[in-house]
Amino acid sequence: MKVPKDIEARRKSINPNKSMLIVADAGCGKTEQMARRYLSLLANRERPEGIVAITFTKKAASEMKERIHKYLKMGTSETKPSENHLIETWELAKSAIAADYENSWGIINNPQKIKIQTIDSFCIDLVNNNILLNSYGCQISALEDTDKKYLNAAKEYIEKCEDIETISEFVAMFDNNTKKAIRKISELLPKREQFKKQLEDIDLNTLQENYKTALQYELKEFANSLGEQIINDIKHVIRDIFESIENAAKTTYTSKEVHLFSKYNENKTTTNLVLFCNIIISADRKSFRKNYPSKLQINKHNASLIDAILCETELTLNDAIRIGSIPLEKMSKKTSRELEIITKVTSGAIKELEKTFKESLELDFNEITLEAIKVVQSDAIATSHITDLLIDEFQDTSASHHNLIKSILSWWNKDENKTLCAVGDPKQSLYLFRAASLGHFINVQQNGYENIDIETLRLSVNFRSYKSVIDWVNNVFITAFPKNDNISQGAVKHSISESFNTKEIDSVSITSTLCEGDKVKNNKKEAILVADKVEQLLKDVPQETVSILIRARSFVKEIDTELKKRKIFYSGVDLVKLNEKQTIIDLINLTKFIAEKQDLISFTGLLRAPFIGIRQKDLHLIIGSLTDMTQNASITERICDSIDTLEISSDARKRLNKLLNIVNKSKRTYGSIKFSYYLEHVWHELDGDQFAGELQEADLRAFFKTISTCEDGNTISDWELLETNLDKLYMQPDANADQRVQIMTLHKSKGAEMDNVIIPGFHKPGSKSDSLILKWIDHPDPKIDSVLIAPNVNSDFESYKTHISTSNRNKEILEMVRLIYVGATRAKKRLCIYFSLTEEIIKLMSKPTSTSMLGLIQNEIHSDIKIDSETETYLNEIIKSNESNEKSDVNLWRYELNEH
Ligand SMILES: Nc1ncnc2c1ncn2[C@@H]1O[C@H](COP(=O)(O)OP(=O)(O)OP(=O)(O)O)[C@@H](O)[C@H]1O
Repeated sequence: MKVPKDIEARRKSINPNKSMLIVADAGCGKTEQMARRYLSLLANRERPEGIVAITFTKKAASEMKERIHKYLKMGTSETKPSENHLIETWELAKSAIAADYENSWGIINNPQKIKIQTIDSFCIDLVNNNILLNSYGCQISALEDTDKKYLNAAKEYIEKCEDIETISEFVAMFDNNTKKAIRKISELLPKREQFKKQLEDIDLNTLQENYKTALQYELKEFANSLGEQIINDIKHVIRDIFESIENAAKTTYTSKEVHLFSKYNENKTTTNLVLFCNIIISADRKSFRKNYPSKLQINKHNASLIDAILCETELTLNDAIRIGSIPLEKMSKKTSRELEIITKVTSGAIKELEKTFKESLELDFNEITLEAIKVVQSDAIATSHITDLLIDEFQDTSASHHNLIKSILSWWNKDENKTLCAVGDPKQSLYLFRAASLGHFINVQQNGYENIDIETLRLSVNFRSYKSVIDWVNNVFITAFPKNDNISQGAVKHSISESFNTKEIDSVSITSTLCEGDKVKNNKKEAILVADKVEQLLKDVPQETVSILIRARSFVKEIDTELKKRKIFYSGVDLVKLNEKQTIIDLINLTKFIAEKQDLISFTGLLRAPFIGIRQKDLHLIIGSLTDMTQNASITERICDSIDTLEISSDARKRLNKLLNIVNKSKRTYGSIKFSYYLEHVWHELDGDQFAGELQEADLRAFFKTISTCEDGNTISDWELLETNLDKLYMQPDANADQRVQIMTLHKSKGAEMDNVIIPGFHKPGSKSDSLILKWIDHPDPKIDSVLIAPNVNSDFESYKTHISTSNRNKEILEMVRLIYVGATRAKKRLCIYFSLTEEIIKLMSKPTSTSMLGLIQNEIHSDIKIDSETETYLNEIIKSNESNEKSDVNLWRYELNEH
């Protein structure tokens, strides 16, 4: 029997008496290993309820539950399973079943004894099972409509706050648009746990001190990675530049340069590091490490010293930008004031929100987690029932979750037979937007926990993919991932996986195509190639699954059209936005009309809707008559006034009168109840539901529910909010789809596996960071108990904001590389990557956008790229014309493309 090379670690990982952190690469069977450990614990514990397994999604929890249930059933049989790897699982299950009989648990018929739950439901249980310890003295429940609650809290605070000066200054930041100001504050509320601690008793001096400590920490971490010799060399380079600036006429340098280098201090290593990074990034960014501005007078000696430092440290451009952006001075008065105002208002809104939680006893999950931490910390009794904790997807735990786990462990002592087993793959951490903190994971990996002995085990044998896929992944990610782990940046290096499956086929293909014109965003040609590939795979290997993994949903449209042309009906979740569907567009137009939003364009759209059906000629006459009339009256009033005199067809008049009658009648009946009822009633009366097309009942329910979140009396309270909320809705999946073919986002593909994976749109730039009015960085190291925070309300260049943005952007870029890793490692057999180039990009010889997947791993994959004949011809032409012009500065990667 073939045994995986990491068998020793696998055996250790089921030891019921030891705590461990299992760091396992993709496809190494984490779920299987967790299930085995669970069985092993069952066989050795007195109560199954003491073993608590925590996952991050409901889907993962139910899959794990199902798997354990299946194995326990398998354990009741005396027949050995036929698959080799299940024999050990079967043996463990048999021991668990023996313990079950012995203790009369009846676990197979009482699956509720198997405690596998999401972290959120684990927290609810902690709060609700300890009402004497929680702040509410009773049971609480999870809030469903969180957005509405956030908005109401922000609104309530801003409208009722007695500190008029602060509020007016705050609203003035948004051009006195109160609705916008309210929305901006409400956007911060779901993330409050990440910075709330910093807002308590905000005092700018303390804040400055916190900044200093945190930035010094970051710089020291960087300095420690360099070594003394390099630090010395850096000092010399900086001193020379400083002296040349000192001695030169002041007009030679910009005031920014003079100002920056005036900070030089022989004894301040950290300051000099910041200056050094500024020199590096002052070089032309496209040719990083070359072409320093001549006025900096970097002599040959210093230039080669810099080169040597860069080679030795392997400092990346992104690191240099981040370190170079660390502010060396205090926050400006203007920024401090903005920060003070925003933090005051945010604190007020948070208090208001907490008040509503108390009144309604409905809490959002942030609050539930914080409450669970309080409960756990207040008394050992709250968690004394837990003998063993198993935590899946440990790389996605947030700072609060880590705090919760630490609080539980704080009651444990080393002599007790209690265990923790956390399993995760740091290379698959994808939840920055949900505050996942990879830094905390690395911290546990490096420093463990105080109260328990925890061993780190590594699983490296991949059972999922063919050897050829794994070899490709190893080759690419060994350099695409950072060289070293870094706690504050949440950076992890690659770890080499070994393949269990020795099959090698031509597994990986990377195909580029040339776009027509400049439409790189929606390249039809690429969609055709993708659909052709799917069709071919379905024909060649009909028993295999094919998944198209997309980074953004905006790419689905073209692929969807091409697949449907080939009669391939795929399954997919959360792909097509509801507000792009004509039925919903018509419904939005109807909403605007009956809420009397004076919007002629949407009224025109409404008249064209199939349930109204006014023809083009009549439409012109109707709309023409409206544009001529006074703007003071509403569209309804204007139409009512003019309808009899309009020279439209009798059919159009009949249809228009029907609309007006139904709207007026329904308003009398339903307008006083709820706008969403009124709207729905009008739509039904107009027979709108007869034209719902491909929409399902659930899609329509989602639409009307969203309307109800933004209604106020018989109108809509905030149109912008309605637009934002509607934009979050997706169509329900097609129930009759071919289950072999799927389209899903790369994020959603986590945890899944498919025979063939196609990743299109590799050239597409990543999404922009959000526009929250505060920016912050959380430091995972407990020694730095602070959060850096800065205002983000205007487009000014501001050093603190810039540093935080740069730092966060760096984390996002690291996560984007991890996203590619996740996508690539889903493939069992084949991985097909597609990207597009425009003629314009080739002509300008520009590099692919650095936030595109292509830009992120371009160096690693260029030798695998196949270009189509059209691109090849085009490239050759460009290169020829460049050679004849003797302008041979063609981007290197294109030459290599051509050579291939
Ligand atoms: N011990 C084992 N021997 C053979 N095959 C295994 C073993 N454990 C798991 N597998 C198989 O390997 C594949 C990958 O397993 P699984 O999905 O649990 O990995 P994973 O570590 O959770 O992957 P990822 O992190 O990429 O989602 C599955 O098809 C599973 O059935």
